[in-house]
Amino acid sequence: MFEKSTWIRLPRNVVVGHGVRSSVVEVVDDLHLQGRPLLVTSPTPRKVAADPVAADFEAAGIDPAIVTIETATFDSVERVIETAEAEEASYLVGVGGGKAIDIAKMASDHLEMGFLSVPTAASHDGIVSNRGSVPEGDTRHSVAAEPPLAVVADTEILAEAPWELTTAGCADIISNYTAVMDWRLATRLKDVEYSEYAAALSEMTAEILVDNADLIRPGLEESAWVVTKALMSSGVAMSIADSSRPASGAEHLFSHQLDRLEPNGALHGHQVGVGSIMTAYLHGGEDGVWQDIRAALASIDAPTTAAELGIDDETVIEALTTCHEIRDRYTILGDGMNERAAHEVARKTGVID
Ligand SMILES: NC(=O)C1=CN([C@@H]2O[C@H](COP(=O)(O)OP(=O)(O)OC[C@H]3O[C@@H](n4cnc5c(N)ncnc54)[C@H](O)[C@@H]3O)[C@@H](O)[C@H]2O)C=CC1
Ligand SMILES: O=C(CO)COP(=O)(O)O
Ligand SMILES: [Zn+2]
Repeated sequence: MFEKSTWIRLPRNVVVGHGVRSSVVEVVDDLHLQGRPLLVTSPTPRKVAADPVAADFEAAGIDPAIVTIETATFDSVERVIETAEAEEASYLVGVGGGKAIDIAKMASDHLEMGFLSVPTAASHDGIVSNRGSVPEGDTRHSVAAEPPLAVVADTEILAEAPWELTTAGCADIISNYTAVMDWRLATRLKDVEYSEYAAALSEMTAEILVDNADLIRPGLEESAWVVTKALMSSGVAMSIADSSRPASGAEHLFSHQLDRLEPNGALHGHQVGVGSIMTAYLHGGEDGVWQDIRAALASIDAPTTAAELGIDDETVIEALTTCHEIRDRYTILGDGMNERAAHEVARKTGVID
């Protein structure tokens, strides 16, 4: 008897393009959302987008509340929940980078309220996903959460954001290559649940981005367009799989461990990109695709070495040798690398000297 079933939760409206920030109110109307919005943002994104979105709401006769969070913590999620209750908000609008959007996502999950995702940086593929990642204790990786009802991604705002945020988004996408390799390996060795559609979408997204790498240049709004569309489709792959597997393998374990060892390290996307160079080497050895991954990262100005990440060599080795422990996710790291092997892969791939 066939007893399989699936429930894929995706945004109903995805609006991307020049000046679409001013469409947030129209999108809210299209979703038949009533009552008061609570805008969840952080200091710079507030100036860049949340204050203008609030002004758009006011012009439409809707009185928005706004909360500015400084850190990506569960205290911030708690503050958003309390503000939503105190201000009698009916839905949330997350405006900012990955952390502000993840906090809005986690709070909306708790409040059982819808939320809109309004990214101000093309820096991560959580813009659309049904995953939220807020550090809790030793945990850094994402957990299941509410997907956005809608995404409004204004390429004018995204193109004006610091260039390194866009290159971080590209690297988060390029890392899909190794995430899918790890997923396939885990399926073969551990029989983990696998979706061929989600894996194919994730790989195709990385391929399209790499094929269009020459369009990805600072100050070009078209770059924001190409990268944002890739981030969306990578997020959709995670929602189809109902797991971050299509976009997160050992390279993400490495980055999550760096976040624990070096909380003021580099951007998420940049760390996973460097991780991906090394885990591609572990998958394919000398003749594998690690050099292609490194070349793709270098071509869009993303870091390819520990020095470029601003992280010392010892921390890279510690992260490589311990990160398999941080989550129950089988990857090419298996039951862990020893220190000599970690030095070998980091040196052979040029990540450390
Ligand atoms: N939920 C999910 O599925 C996923 C979640 N993530 C999470 O997202 C986070 C990474 O996101 P990021 O955006 O890299 O970090 P972030 O949210 O800390 O943003 C990085 C910095 O960029 C600033 N910023 C944002 N927009 C700006 C603009 N337009 N102009 C000037 N500055 C701007 C922010 O204020 C912040 O200081 C990590 O916590 C990661 O785990 C990443 C991928 C997927
Ligand atoms: O960053 C992500 C995908 O790019 C989410 O992955 P994690 O589940 O490892 O946090
Ligand atoms: Zn990521």
